[in-house]
Amino acid sequence: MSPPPLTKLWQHPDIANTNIESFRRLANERHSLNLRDYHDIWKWSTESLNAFWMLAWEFTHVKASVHPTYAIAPSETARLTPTPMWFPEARLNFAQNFLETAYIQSGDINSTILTGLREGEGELEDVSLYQLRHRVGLLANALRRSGIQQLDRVACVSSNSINTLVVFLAVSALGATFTCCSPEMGENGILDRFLQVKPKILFADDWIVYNNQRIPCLEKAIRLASHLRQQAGLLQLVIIPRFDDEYSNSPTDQFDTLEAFLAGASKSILYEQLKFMHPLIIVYSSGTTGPPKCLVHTVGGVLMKQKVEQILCMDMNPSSVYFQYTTTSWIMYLYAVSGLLSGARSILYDGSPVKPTVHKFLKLLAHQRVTHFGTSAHYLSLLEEGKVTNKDVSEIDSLKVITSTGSVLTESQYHWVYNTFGPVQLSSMSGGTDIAGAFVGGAPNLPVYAGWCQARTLGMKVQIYSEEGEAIEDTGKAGELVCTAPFPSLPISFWGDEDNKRYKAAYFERFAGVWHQGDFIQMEPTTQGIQFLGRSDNVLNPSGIRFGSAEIYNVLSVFTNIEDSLCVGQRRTSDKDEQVLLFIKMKDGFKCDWQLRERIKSRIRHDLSSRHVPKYIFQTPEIPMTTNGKKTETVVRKIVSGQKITPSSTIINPECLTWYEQFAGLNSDFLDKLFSKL
Ligand SMILES: CC(=O)CC(=O)SCCNC(=O)CCNC(=O)[C@H](O)C(C)(C)COP(=O)(O)OP(=O)(O)OC[C@H]1O[C@@H](n2cnc3c(N)ncnc32)[C@H](O)[C@@H]1OP(=O)(O)O
Repeated sequence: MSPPPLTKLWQHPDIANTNIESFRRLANERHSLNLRDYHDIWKWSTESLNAFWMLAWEFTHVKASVHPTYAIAPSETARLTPTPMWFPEARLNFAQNFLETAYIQSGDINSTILTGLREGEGELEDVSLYQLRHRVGLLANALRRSGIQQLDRVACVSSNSINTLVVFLAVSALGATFTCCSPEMGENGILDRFLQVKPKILFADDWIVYNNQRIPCLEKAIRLASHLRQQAGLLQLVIIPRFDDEYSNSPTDQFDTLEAFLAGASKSILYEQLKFMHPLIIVYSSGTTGPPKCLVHTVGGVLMKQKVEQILCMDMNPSSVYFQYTTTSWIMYLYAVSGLLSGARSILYDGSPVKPTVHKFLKLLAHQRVTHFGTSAHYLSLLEEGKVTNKDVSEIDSLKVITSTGSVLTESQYHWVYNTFGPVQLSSMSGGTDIAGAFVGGAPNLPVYAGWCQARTLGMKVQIYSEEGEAIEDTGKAGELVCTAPFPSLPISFWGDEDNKRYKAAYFERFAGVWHQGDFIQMEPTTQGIQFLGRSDNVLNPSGIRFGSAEIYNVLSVFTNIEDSLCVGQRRTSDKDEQVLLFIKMKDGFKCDWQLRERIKSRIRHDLSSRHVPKYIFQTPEIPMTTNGKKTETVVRKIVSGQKITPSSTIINPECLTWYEQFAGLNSDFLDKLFSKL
């Protein structure tokens, strides 16, 4: 059968004037090459690693006190683990690149480079580069006064606000390591992360603003700090006030306010000059076993990855206005703040993007003259369900690029976006926390075809492997997303992971020495576009929020009547999104009734977050197990998603799998009925 025809939806109206075309011409000139199009640049970028990354360094104006003469030694280009040494000679600072590149690019220290917005309130504050530098300088000096040094960890439980960015930049100016959880995350979820990395100072918001509500979180911050003081050597809690409130607790007893913490500090900034691979940030990812993994990303890795993506893949420049919707827990946070690296104005938004109404939120985009809007497939589907039409977005006439991530953007959504928003570059991108960026995303000098991500990202040697580890991308067949060459934003390690055992097991065991992402994809042989078909591992991903079942099992351990449980994602065919099903096996003589289900849900909401609550909880007679005592999530995930499977001989109780078949391909209404019977 021949493949369905491709529908071309967009092509850049002025390719010659894009950043990527300037880069192509420079590469040809500098290296006597004949790169003709995106595919040639991509091939060169993944085969001539040293030449590509050196040119990217120059083209994106990296600020450094010591510039490198090479990016990677020839002997290091063939391995991904242990992480190869990138730009070993360079000395630089992350905050300095943020605060000075914007100036180099725009030439105006007084123009606005950051805008803070909050749900329901519109514009809160505009900040110029001059003001941002002062705020970062003050905080960096206050941190230094509190004893913070290189490699100390400083944590935030705070929203996507200008204050959070100021903490991030101040910490990185000192060469300390930043880490952050979004404030809606439950206490236990935050402690599972921060108890591992042992921050010396904790900054926390006192209020959350979400869904038309103000939710207090000062008491939560105080409790978190108390645990961290006792168990992880925390020295100080600093509260970031979100409103002009009086505090009922006395600041001196339990916390400092940001104002008190800053009092008397100097504004001048000293940027520590650091190695490229100096730790910058710790981000988290959870799996099917063990505590959350603490991925350590580097100063230079994050910087180069974001610069290449924002300047070359998204064609951003000082006239751009970038608005990436995100929380501070997602890796998209790095994108949201990195607009400054191209001299663009970044908009930091705090709250729900569907409140007070979808239409009011869209008006913000128009009012702010946004040129680059980063969102998710789930959000775009909410707009579609909300019957948003091209009339509703006609005022957003500055828009040039929409990026979508989190989950699969369906072919019909591509059509909907073009019918509604008109001619924009629609980049469906995918990568992750693991690599501080994208494997697959946008290419301004390639067309957009319905249902297909445009291209593999520059510098990322993405291939598709069959079960047997054979490269099959040119055949059009589906297989595992792997990356077979090193890139600068490889994490250096998991924090506290001796001998890198967990790190290696997470990415390099499935295919020896090759990065295995856990996504099932296929490539269109003529356009080299990529389609994501779903997760190939058991990471849960409802509405684009990724987390691991281990976090759910951990919460359930307090319920003494539960013998065991199994948590899997069920893929819906209707919108290619997934819903989380939790199967509970009760101890003899106990039943999983309504009350218990509600208690489980509320405990998960409290310990982790509302976003972790499974859609359905069912009592199961038996959980399939392997001979070495592991629950077989993969098999059940496939069965409930309607796939036919042949149980492997390692499952000790394969007969119990038939019970799970009743959930296959059932729509929500049917599940609701079934659910009410159980
Ligand atoms: C390159 C890469 O590959 C990188 C990545 O993918 S990074 C991951 C990117 N992920 C995404 O972009 C996720 C996309 N999804 C979304 O942004 C959101 O689902 C959405 C904004 C589209 C819709 O949000 P929503 O309407 O709040 O729904 P949802 O997210 O399902 O929230 C679930 C619950 O959490 C609550 N919640 C969410 N955020 C909250 C917050 N900040 N404070 C308090 N409560 C919150 C909601 O109120 C809701 O609670 P109830 O169930 O009690 O009503």
